[in-house]
Amino acid sequence: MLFHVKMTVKLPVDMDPARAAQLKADEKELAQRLQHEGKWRHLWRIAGHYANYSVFDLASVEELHDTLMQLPLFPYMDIEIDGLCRHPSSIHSDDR
Ligand SMILES: O=C(O)CC1=CCC(=O)O1
Repeated sequence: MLFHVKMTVKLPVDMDPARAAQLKADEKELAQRLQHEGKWRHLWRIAGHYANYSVFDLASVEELHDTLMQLPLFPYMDIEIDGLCRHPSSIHSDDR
């Protein structure tokens, strides 16, 4: 199942910079692992915002929920999710 996810990061302005840097490093490590596993298909910065558009390819809504909750930055994110399905006019035979 494909999910389009918008993540907007809102770190507290008074967060210790070292803590923020560690959270970002941990987030990057997990994000790159999930990309290597083919679960996090796309990760795009939204220009001008501390936010991203992502596409996840996961087995279920439950797996999406569990994956998002594992993210180190999860407590500091606003998350919006849309489920994706094939468009009848798409010329692509797979879902890439
Ligand atoms: O910077 C972001 O948009 C949040 C984020 C998601 C994966 C990552 O490494 O950072």
